Amino acid sequence: MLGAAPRYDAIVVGAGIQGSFAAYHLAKRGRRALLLEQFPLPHSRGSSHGQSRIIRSTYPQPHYARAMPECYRLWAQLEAEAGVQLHRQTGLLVLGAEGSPAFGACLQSLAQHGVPRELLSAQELPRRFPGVRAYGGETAVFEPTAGVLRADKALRAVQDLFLQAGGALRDGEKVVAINPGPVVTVRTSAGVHRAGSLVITAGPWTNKLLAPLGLQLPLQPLRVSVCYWKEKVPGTYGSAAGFPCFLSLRTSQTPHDVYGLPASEYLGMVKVCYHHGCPVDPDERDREPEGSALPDIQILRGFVSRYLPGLEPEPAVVETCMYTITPDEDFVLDRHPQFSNIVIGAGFSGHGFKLAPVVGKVLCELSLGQAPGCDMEPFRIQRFPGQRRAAL
Ligand SMILES: Cc1cc2nc3c(=O)[nH]c(=O)nc-3n(C[C@H](O)[C@H](O)[C@H](O)COP(=O)(O)OP(=O)(O)OC[C@H]3O[C@@H](n4cnc5c(N)ncnc54)[C@H](O)[C@@H]3O)c2cc1C
Ligand SMILES: O=C(O)[C@@H]1CCCCN1
Repeated sequence: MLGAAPRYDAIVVGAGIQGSFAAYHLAKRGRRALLLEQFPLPHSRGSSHGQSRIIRSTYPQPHYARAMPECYRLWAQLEAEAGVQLHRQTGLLVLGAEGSPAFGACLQSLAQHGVPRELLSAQELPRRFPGVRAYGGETAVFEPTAGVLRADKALRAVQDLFLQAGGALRDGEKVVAINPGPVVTVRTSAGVHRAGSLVITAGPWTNKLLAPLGLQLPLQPLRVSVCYWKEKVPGTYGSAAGFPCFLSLRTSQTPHDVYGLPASEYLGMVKVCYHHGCPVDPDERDREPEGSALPDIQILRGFVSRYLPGLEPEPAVVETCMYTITPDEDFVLDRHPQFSNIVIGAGFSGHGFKLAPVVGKVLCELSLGQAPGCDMEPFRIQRFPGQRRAAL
């Protein structure tokens, strides 16, 4: 088979939300694209499963805030193409200590990007949102245009539209070896595929695929608890009652942000989670972390009892998801330093879902040898000095 013409213009490894969007953009541009997924779809073993994700413009980092108008436009386009409602506007409440740098950066970004917003003092907050108490005297800003993405429906819609645009999707097919070159050869559990370029969007498994390609990135997979808390009075924390998404910025008692979404997945239960988790090997995700109690759940119990007095302070449902975090929590969107037709999209650090339409577009452009229209500096591999390994 040596020298055989590649059947595909591009192969995308990993059918989470990022790989699915990259494949969708490739197929929409008329490219022959193959999307490979190790597990039978749909699955709940990565980072893109579950019913809900927050979409917001409140972003202290300007490179994400700038991308949000295009994200909203592309999500709306996807909804129109798929004929499915994927976005529900609920608003987002951000709680932070007055004068704290993190809260100040959010306010500044909202003002700079002309995002509608409403400032609320600690006293005003419970009048406007009766379920929430500013226990530590925090102030709040409300972003009314933020909301919830229906994550599992969105993932399905992108994959369906990719197939309709002529793409090929093979699930239950794990990539086991990558042979770089002008034509990239990919060996899987079921066969061999060739393409002019390769996009690696393997979530927490990314470094496992990169190791034989002489590259290890500072990506830390984390096992994250997704907790649902029961309302004391049914209906008080639903979006019909005007309860929004919220994001409570880190404090000395909660060293990472706490966030929540109005009740929707389970009747009468609100999703409230800690924006952190335990380091994990993604293939060992279900092994119990060391130590008897999960510190994240302890922190959440305290938060719920202090800030959300209308919820039972014990999680009624706990599920699992994974983050892949980078040291600066910025994404990696770049070409392999040695093989320019291998493109990497990784390290979405627990905030990548809302940005996936633009991430997929950038990965598609990189794999076509084009320069993306946005500033790529925050996403470059070079920002991590000394991460490359001479394993080849
Ligand atoms: C609890 C939780 C809450 C979150 N909340 C938000 C939020 O509110 N808003 C937001 O914007 N984002 C949020 N995120 C982040 C967002 O969900 C992730 O950034 C996003 O899903 C990452 O997608 P991905 O495609 O990179 O990874 P994944 O979904 O993990 O996809 C990678 C895929 O690659 C496949 N794969 C790996 N190795 C191979 C191989 N060798 N061969 C074939 N396939 C392979 C995997 O099976 C997997 O399906 C949250 C994440 C979690 C876990
Ligand atoms: O991306 C988001 O909007 C949320 C913020 C809180 C942590 C989880 N991700």
